[in-house]
This record gives sequence, structure tokens and C-alpha cells, in this order.
Amino acid sequence: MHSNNPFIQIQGVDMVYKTRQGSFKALEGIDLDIRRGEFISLIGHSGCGKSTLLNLVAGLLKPSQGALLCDQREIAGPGPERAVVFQNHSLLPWLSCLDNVLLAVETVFAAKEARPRLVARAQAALELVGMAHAAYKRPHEISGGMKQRVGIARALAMEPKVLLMDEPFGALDALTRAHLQDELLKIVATTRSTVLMVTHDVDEAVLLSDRIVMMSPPTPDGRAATLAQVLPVPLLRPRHRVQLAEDAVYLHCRKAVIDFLYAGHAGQDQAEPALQA
Ligand SMILES: Nc1ncnc2c1ncn2[C@@H]1O[C@H](COP(=O)(O)OP(=O)(O)OP(=O)(O)O)[C@@H](O)[C@H]1O
Repeated sequence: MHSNNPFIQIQGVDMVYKTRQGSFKALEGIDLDIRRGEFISLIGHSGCGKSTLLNLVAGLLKPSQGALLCDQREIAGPGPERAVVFQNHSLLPWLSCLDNVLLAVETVFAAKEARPRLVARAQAALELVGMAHAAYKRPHEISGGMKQRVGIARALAMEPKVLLMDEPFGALDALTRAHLQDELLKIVATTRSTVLMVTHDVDEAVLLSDRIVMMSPPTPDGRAATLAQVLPVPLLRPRHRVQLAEDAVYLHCRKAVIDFLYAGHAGQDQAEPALQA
């Protein structure tokens, strides 16, 4: 059941990095509530703090101000209920795909379950992403898209309450990317995970998200990045990319994000088009 209580709460968060040149405020005054089972995308130009915010929710960073809560508890560090998928899969090259997933399964379930059950969990996760056939292959023996799927399987196998994804499909070709987006839609419909995903891809954000959080970049006069706008995506699920291509709501959302990115909220990196329109 999806409850309306916020599952992740980000309250008045500032993030200041200490650098050799002094302090750098990357985020300021971030407030965001995420409901259980909600799919949220973070979008914005390079350097506007998307990864920083994701890493704060992951517990990999501590906020300089404010608080982050997951399921009413303060996020004090990384935890198995919040699994992270990075842009480059980060699989261990000397282990098979199955063993890579198993390693993650063990960290969560080894204390209370016997090995056959753990292996079954790892196999089920590989199946979920269509990679059961590669269970005994090592990462160098499979394609980039396949590695990324195994990375997602590894995260899902931990049965996390929250899936945190930092440009999970950023390094993939367009076709593989579209395929994995479709799979992710199905997987999330099954697992009902709460997802926070960083992306640069407008269509990906609209296709997958319940809400798109648009972040404004830091300003040249030293103002930190902040959340500028939150766009609801009121499209019914299941969603099908081909049908959506001409859907008025889809096109409206897509245009709203593109307008945001190009009108007034462009970062100092305008030469780097963040869009994959
Ligand atoms: N460890 C760090 N130390 C100092 N500054 C940092 C650190 N990590 C990030 N920053 C700075 O904080 C700002 C936000 O970085 P972040 O990686 O969160 O942005 P982003 O929106 O994810 O960018 P991109 O889309 O390019 O990945 C940037 O100006 C970056 O240079």
C-alpha cells in the first residue's frame, strides 16, 4: 500500500564542502518530502547538486545543516534499506554476476537465512532484470548494458525500501537505455520501491517519474543551488513509451522541463547541453 505519509524527508538541508580554496556551499535550504512508492527524478544542469543530494539520502554525506529522515528515522549513514546504483555498475571483476549479487544479498540476509536461500535470492534478482543466463559469467564477459542490469539486480536483491540511482543509464547507448527504462518501469511496478534518480535525460525523467524535481544551479554571485520547481507527472501507469510519444500530458511535462532547463535556469555550463531530446 502506498501511504501518503512522507517516507523520505529532507528538511532545510545545506551542504557545504570544505575545499583547499575554502568552503563551497553546494546546496542551500533543500526541503523535499518523498512518499512511499514514489518515483522522483532530479534534473538540472551540471553542478547543481543532484549527486550531492542523492549522496545525502544515501548517507554517504552528512548535511552541514538540516536533517534527512527515512521512515521517520534520521539518516546517519549508509544502510541496506537504501541501495545505490551508480552510473558505472561497480561490479567486482573477479566475481561472477551471481556472486556479485550474492555478496550484496549476504550483507543483508546472511544472519538469518541459509546459503541456498541466499543463492535463490540472487538468482531471482538476476531473473528480474533478465540476466539469469549470465549468472556464471564475469563482468568482462558481458556488455555494458548487461553489467548495468546486474548492478540493478544487486541493488534490488537487497530488497531496499529505497532505490537511489545516479544516472544509472547514462553510459549506455540509446536503444539499451530505452530497453532498461522499460524494464525499470516494470520492476518498480512489481517491487513498489521508492526511487530517487538523478538524470540528464528529459524523456527518461517524464517517462519514469511521479514528480520531477528541477534544481537551479549556483549563481555566479555565490548563491548555492536549490530546488527551483517540482513538476508532477500525472500520467497513468503502466506507461508505454510509444503511446506516450503523442500524449498531450507527456508533451506538456516534457516541454515544462525543457523550458526550465533553457529559460533562466541554465548553469554556467550552457555549452554542455544537458538534454537528450
Ligand atoms: N567532494 C567535493 N568537494 C568539493 N566540492 C564538491 C565535491 N563534490 C561536489 N562538489 C561541488 O558541488 C557542486 C555540486 O556537485 P554535484 O556532483 O552534486 O552536481 P551534479 O548536479 O550531480 O553535477 P553533474 O550533473 O555534473 O553530475 C559542484 O559545484 C561540485 O563541483
